[in-house]
Amino acid sequence: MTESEQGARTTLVELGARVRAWRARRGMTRKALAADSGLSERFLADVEGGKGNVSIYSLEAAARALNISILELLQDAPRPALVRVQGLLGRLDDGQLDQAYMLLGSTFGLGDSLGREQRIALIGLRGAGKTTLGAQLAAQRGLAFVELDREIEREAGTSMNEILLLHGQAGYRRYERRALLRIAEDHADGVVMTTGGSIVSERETFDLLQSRFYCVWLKASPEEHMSRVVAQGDMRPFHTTRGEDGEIAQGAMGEALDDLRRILASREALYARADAVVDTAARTARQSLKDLERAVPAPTTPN
Ligand SMILES: Nc1ncnc2c1ncn2[C@@H]1O[C@H](COP(=O)(O)OP(=O)(O)OP(=O)(O)O)[C@@H](O)[C@H]1O
Ligand SMILES: O=C(O)C1=C[C@@H](O)[C@@H](O)[C@H](O)C1
Ligand SMILES: [Mg+2]
Repeated sequence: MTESEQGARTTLVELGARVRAWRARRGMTRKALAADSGLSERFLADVEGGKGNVSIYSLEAAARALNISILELLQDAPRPALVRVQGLLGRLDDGQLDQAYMLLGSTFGLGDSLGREQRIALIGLRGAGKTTLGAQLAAQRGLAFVELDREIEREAGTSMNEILLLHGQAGYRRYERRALLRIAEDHADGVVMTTGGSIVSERETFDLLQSRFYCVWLKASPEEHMSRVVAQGDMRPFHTTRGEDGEIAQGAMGEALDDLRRILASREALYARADAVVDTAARTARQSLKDLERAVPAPTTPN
């Protein structure tokens, strides 16, 4: 007998024992189980004796008649409490599952929230200084520095504009989710990551971000955000009217600033859910780097 044949034989014997045990627990005769499952008594006797192959269909029929899941028939020792928790988790949507995973992980000291304090994510509106300060913090700590938007593009194999064009917001969020999970996994020992300004607006994504990363909100005054963005020459996502020459039209700057204020106001409560806040207003980049160092958990010393 080959090793895999031997393994299958053991599985069938164990399965038979489990069917018998569950039947006894339920107080069902073999005849009753046959009637309820539509399987023959003879077949059930073979199953319980660990003989013959069992199809998924008949396993499902037996499990259903015993009022348990097929998994419980296959699991080593049925753990009623585990099955109860699985039943509860099965009723949650994906975002709630991420939350439950995080809660269970942090409550019992398990899971992916481990090492979270060494994975730093910078959040905030454009011009906050995420790239400038993030790269410097990473260099100081000898950690990798990644920009989530670039990682999303890598995940999708195309540019941000194309992702939105081809896959829409929902597709973009899917790639973002994958990128977040990959970065957290690839940098279990620590990383500094920047994020796009709108990441906080999608609850499931923000929950996922917070479950794996220590989030710092970099903020500035609306005027400073605006002047830093203007200096970089790219006004997204703030509304600006451009003239035929492509230049920002007269008076459009006020319009863009109003837009920025609206966006900031609508996100402020969300950004404030971060683990720490660093206000870069009226500070030099050098001063803000020091503020950021103080705001994040101390680096862990390697063993
Ligand atoms: N206190 C400060 N902290 C950080 N950056 C500052 C500060 N004061 C001025 N700056 C300047 O503001 C700009 C911030 O731009 P940066 O690209 O780092 O922002 P960002 O948050 O990454 O924006 P985006 O969302 O567009 O990627 C830089 O040119 C930086 O030199
Ligand atoms: O704050 C925002 O809504 C955005 C910020 C940029 O980083 C880009 O991600 C995009 O232009 C949207
Ligand atoms: Mg940036």
